[in-house]
Amino acid sequence: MENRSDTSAWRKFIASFGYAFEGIWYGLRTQRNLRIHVVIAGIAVLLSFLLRLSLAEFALILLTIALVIAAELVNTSIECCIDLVSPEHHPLAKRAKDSAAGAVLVCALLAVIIGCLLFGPRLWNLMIQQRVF
Ligand SMILES: Nc1ncnc2c1ncn2[C@@H]1O[C@H](COP(=O)(O)OP(=O)(O)OP(=O)(O)O)[C@@H](O)[C@H]1O
Repeated sequence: MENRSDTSAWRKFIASFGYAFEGIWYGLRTQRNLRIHVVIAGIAVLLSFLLRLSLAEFALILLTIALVIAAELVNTSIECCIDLVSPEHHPLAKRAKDSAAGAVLVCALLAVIIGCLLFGPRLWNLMIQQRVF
């Protein structure tokens, strides 16, 4: 009896990963901004290798990428909830959607600042070495 409930708990645990991936896939299919974030994240990871960022710096880049993508997914979730409970125009629905969008913007701005701080000086040195200027 105990074994059967253990198996069912495992099944639920594994299924929850499936639902989470479904959520990410829905976001990628429907949210243009999320696709843009993913492309920029790919470029940031590539640049991290090319510019030989330290392990701690690379960890910061990964943390920032996760933060922006998670914020975008939460924003998508809030948009879906609002569309469900308030398909009609409502000032509170507007507040909820605008605040969620604001949260994404804050995370994205932080990502830009961290990107500039970590990649900026290295790209600048590289351009000076290559006599771009
Ligand atoms: N039910 C609503 N009531 C009031 N204002 C709304 C409502 N739905 C959307 N809005 C306003 O319109 C803006 C855009 O809403 P929308 O649902 O198109 O989100 P979006 O940010 O364009 O999302 P997506 O990335 O999916 O296109 C919201 O930020 C909000 O200001």
